[in-house]
Amino acid sequence: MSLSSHPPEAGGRRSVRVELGERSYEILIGAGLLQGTGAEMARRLPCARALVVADETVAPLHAPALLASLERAGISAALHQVPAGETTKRFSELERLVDRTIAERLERGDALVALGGGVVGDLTGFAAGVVRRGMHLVQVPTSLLAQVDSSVGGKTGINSPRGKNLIGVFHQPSLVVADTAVLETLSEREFRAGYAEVAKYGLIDRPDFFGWLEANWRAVFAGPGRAEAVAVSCQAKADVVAGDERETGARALLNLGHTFGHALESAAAYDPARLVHGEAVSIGMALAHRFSTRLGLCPASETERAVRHLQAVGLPTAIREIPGPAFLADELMNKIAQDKKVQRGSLTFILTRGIGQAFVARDVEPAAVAGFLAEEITAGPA
Ligand SMILES: NC(=O)c1ccc[n+]([C@@H]2O[C@H](COP(=O)([O-])OP(=O)(O)OC[C@H]3O[C@@H](n4cnc5c(N)ncnc54)[C@H](O)[C@@H]3O)[C@@H](O)[C@H]2O)c1
Ligand SMILES: O=C(O)C(=O)C[C@@H](O)[C@H](O)[C@H](O)COP(=O)(O)O
Ligand SMILES: [Zn+2]
Repeated sequence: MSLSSHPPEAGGRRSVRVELGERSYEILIGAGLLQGTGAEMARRLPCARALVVADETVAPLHAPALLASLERAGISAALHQVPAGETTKRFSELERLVDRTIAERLERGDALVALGGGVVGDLTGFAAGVVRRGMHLVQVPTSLLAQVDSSVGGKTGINSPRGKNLIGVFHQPSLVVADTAVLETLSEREFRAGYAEVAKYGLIDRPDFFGWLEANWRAVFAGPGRAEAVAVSCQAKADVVAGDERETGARALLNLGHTFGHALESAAAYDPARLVHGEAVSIGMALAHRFSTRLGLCPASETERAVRHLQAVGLPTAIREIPGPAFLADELMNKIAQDKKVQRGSLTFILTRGIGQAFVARDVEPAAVAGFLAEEITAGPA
């Protein structure tokens, strides 16, 4: 079951390097790595002290092992806890974390350590990017989504009531430690949501990976295929980020499904009872495929194949599957107008010509998007 160019080293660990000149870093992937995080940090960073950030769910499960590992490595560490959930990506939590970091007298050479999913990673990364104009950041991702996507690439930030991720900075981590064993405590729903970002890499430009996922997704969910899926995903993201760190071009491809997805998340007020990020991305990717087919860009059979796989793993693929009040096309269009890919007021979408053939489409006609959304809301597949 091997597809990655990063087979396990002795001890079962894999590593992927993000090539960014003097800001290059390693992503370490494997079961049981949490306990060695302190030693890996001590080997690479000058830091004497660290502040570990975790949400209220992850902290009791995994912070003790991480704190013990830091202590063994001679790094003095404290724990900062935040509420779980997307609404933690807000100014008041950023302020609380920044204040704690300064109060603990962490120096520029010390580290903030994000132990958690993408919410903790994005919030902690933002704080690390701005306190003392940039401190070390170590990502210890604990959700599938964070291991394959958010811990890598240096996008950090919080949400605005007007839209998702509208406030933030690019700040690369110094190290990423993805312990696949910690995924054992993740809920099935969150694992599945994270899988949407795994499938995304296949849909963007890795058709072989998509085929592998179609054949092996059960092994990814059950365990034996996990490290392979994480390694291929991290390599896919590392390649894109190395080529376009600040999204002036090709990095926008990583936004497949996100223009629609972010609008849905924001319009749903980030209510996890309605949808979480990975589910929004799954619906967004299905919409991007159907919209591409409607525009005559993508054969219907390719769209059907993409949607069929997302449905096979149990992910939602239509707006009407989101519980709660109906969405309004106008409200979604207002959110889409705030998307960070908008240039001179024109909409940019990631569209596709087929599996693994996504492309950046500029100047997409707003009326075409609005009409498509109105149909998806009222008459789209349930
Ligand atoms: N910066 C980026 O490049 C990037 C990429 C993708 C997504 N994101 C962001 O990431 C966020 C979504 O991340 P997420 O899906 O990890 O959400 P999350 O951080 O909210 O984690 C999901 C849930 O799983 C719990 N959890 C995490 N790890 C666990 C574990 N090992 N055991 C038990 N529970 C665990 C958390 O407490 C939370 O309740 C969104 O805000 C999204 O915008 C950022
Ligand atoms: O790393 C990227 O670039 C991505 O687009 C990855 C996405 O999965 C992620 O959700 C990201 O936060 C979205 O970026 P945004 O710039 O649209 O906020
Ligand atoms: Zn995403």
